[in-house]
Amino acid sequence: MAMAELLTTEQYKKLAKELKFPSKSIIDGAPVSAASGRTYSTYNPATGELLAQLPACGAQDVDTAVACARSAWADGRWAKRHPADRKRALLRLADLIEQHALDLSILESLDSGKTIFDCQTVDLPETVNCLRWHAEAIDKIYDQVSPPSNDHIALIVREAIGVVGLVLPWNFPLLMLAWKIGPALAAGCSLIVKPAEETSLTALRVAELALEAGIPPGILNVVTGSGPEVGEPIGRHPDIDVVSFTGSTETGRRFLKYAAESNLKEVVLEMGGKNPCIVMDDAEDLDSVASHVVNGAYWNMGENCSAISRLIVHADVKQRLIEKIIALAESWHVGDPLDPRNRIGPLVSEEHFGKVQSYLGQGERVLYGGTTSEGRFVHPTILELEHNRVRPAREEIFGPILSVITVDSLQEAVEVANDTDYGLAASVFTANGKRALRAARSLKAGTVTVNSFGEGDITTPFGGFKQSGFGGRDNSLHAHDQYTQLKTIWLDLSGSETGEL
Ligand SMILES: NC(=O)C1=CN([C@@H]2O[C@H](COP(=O)(O)OP(=O)(O)OC[C@H]3O[C@@H](n4cnc5c(N)ncnc54)[C@H](OP(=O)(O)O)[C@@H]3O)[C@@H](O)[C@H]2O)C=CC1
Ligand SMILES: CCCCCC/C=C/C(=O)O
Repeated sequence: MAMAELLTTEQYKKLAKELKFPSKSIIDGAPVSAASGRTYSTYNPATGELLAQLPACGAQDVDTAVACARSAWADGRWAKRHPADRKRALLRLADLIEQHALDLSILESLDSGKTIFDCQTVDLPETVNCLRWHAEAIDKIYDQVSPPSNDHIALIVREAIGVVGLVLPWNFPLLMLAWKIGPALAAGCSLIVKPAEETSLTALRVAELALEAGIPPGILNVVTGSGPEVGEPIGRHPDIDVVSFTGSTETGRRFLKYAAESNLKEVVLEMGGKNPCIVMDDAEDLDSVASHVVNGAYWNMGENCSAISRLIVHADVKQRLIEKIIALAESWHVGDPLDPRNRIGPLVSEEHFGKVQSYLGQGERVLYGGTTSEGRFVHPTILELEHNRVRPAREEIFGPILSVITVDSLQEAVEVANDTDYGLAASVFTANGKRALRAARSLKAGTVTVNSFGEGDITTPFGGFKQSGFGGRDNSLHAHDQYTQLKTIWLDLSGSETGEL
């Protein structure tokens, strides 16, 4: 997809004034209020300005959405459509999102505090790419045939699972929506989406575009409201077949409990990280290493489950590397997210700002930054830690704070890297190919990058080990496993003793 054309702040602000903000949930193809009539306010994290009042839905609204999704599933209005038809509709949705990319980027930036630069150059293009990729897969996935005996043949087929609950985080509202709805719609499921309360606007807009694209009513339902009031009823609903969740490990754990206490629905959890980046003394091109570290640590304000949060660096290169990181971080301007020169916007909420701030001023040596500015802005920060047992090394901060831990060998580096409850992503920089591969194989993480840091790609599975992940993967064809189940169909070929047909 071509690089989006960036405008001036004044142009973005003018367009923002003309935007129409969604104000209803979407159930069965129609805009609806909460059954209780209650609403909540959603604000622009950069200015505190009120953006919209949205329905504060609850269990009754979840019941309605599930009943609609179930009846849409039962009559086959989406699941039983010809695969080529489903593919066309999903491609059309991707096209419509692309046509509305500028408006959606502004809406996303206003709602979440993400910079317009990131929204236009990453979130929107990747959202479109993700939906197209899964749409294209619809008529290219084949089932299997197994040879259990000479007298039998068995078909191993994948069937769409049915009604799906998708509970989303606030850090990549559109992109995480796409990561979940792309494969779920491709599989033919009916969906109930619960966006994060703070960042629901773009999901609602996408649900409107889905109807325009020809995805039938009742297939993509979006129910707004809080975690306890909408998320929990989804988790506990007896007529939902699978929940796919992205968010904190603490909330992910709750979904396992909800499932255990209800219908044992399948649960897929994509949760936090405390991602190590190992840099050895023989790492080539420290300028490039520094650039990967800065991107990995500060992109999206560090509000990223796969952000680099622990730099585990060999003593012999530490000083030089830190100097280069600081020089690059200087160009990560902090401020108005609608200014396309800025790379760091505000944190998403007052509560989250408070959490991130709580890691500053706690006695760790500040090598860079450590400051905040009015309006929930945290400046790119580097903390030097004496060891891996202190709070900033153990807890997911989810802000632009990089912790540095010094080591003397690759062995020690891998031990420190693995000394965490999380296991989402890791990276290792060394010129020695064999050692790099050995380290990659020893690192307990769902994704390991060697001599680079990458967020992955639609073609590669994304998910974690240990308390970072459970039950499945987003992205790639493996994502379809979340929304399908395997069925074996045996065919009897016996009957001829002589071998005659
Ligand atoms: N892995 C990741 O990508 C993410 C990790 N995080 C981590 O989690 C921390 C806290 O962020 P937070 O927003 O609270 O993350 P949560 O995990 O609480 O939120 C993720 C989603 O779960 C919903 N939810 C919250 N509580 C419940 C519940 N009791 N039952 C069912 N659903 C629920 C939320 O709803 P709502 O917010 O509307 O109440 C939201 O839609 C962050 O600081 C960060 O460390 C956060 C976001 C993404
Ligand atoms: C272009 C890829 C962006 C990947 C962002 C992944 C973040 C996931 C999360 O925080 O859950």
